[in-house]
Amino acid sequence: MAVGACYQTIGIFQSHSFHNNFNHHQKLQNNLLKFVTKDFININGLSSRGSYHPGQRNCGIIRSSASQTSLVDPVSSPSRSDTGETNKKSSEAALILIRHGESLWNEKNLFTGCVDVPLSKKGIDEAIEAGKRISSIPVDVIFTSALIRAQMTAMLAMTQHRRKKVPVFMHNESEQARAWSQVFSEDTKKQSIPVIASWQLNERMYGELQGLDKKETADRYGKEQVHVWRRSYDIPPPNGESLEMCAERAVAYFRDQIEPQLLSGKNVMIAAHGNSLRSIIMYLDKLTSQEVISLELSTGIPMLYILKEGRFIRRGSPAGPSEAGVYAYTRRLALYRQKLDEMFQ
Ligand SMILES: O=C(O)[C@H](O)COP(=O)(O)O
Repeated sequence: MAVGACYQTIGIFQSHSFHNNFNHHQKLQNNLLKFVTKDFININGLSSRGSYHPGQRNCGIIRSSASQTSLVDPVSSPSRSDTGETNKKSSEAALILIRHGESLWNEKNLFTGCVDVPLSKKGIDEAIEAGKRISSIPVDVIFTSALIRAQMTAMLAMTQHRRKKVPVFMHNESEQARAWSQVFSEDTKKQSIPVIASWQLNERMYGELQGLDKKETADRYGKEQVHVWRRSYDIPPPNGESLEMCAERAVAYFRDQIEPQLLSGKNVMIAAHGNSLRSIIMYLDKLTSQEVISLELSTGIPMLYILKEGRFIRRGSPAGPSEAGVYAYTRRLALYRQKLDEMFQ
């Protein structure tokens, strides 16, 4: 997938808001301490269209697997302790979205959907590169789909994380699985990141197109028809899911299981798929069913949102692991990075 093909949300954001901010913050690059003392760095220039307010909605209850394993990371809460806010509920959390790296069927240009195909060599490299970009952003809990390409991406990305916590898959499929995968050391739990895999984040089910060559399908049924199957909002491919149907389960899962984590101050990474993430971005950015048609996500490019004071603010894609602008996004991210520098230099 070409980065350049990205639609307005990702395209404009990366090329406009992010880079404008980056240029601004580049001037501050040599003086991190100076800008970390500010409460929030230059977010006023951002489009408010890219934010979402969860408001008074009932967000549902997180399932026991996530809440039972909730971990307090002393490194991820520096601003609270530094400002004496230890007892206050955190009002800020990072949300990283990442589409899996290139899969072996992306490489062959085959419709994949819910077929469980691993990453290609290029996809492995993309996942590692993505991990470098987010290596100084706090991650307290990881959500992935049930498909190996998203799980590989999340795991490979986390090998690059500077905090060096170990991602640990939660197994709640049965009482026995839960019991047999228990960890009995609090210290070890603190050095772990719970990983929750769920089918609701899977790629849209592509029906009878799964396994077909995309170009050959376009030659056979016509480019327009295939474009409708791939990008219309509410028209499903033969016996498959439309984006609307995919959104029904992916967004419901986000609202019920992921948003409560963010609202409680946990920093979340979601590794998923082109269409499950398109539907979540549609929800976060309040896109219309017309606007979402032109939303394209590249493989292996992480995107950062900040949930602050109940609003999701789209911050774009960290361009590199030492990107000053990334840490200038908020005082808390800057402090987190500073703590990592102190701990792991
Ligand atoms: O399932 C697939 O084939 C891809 O992951 C997404 O395909 P699309 O770009 O055709 O939606």
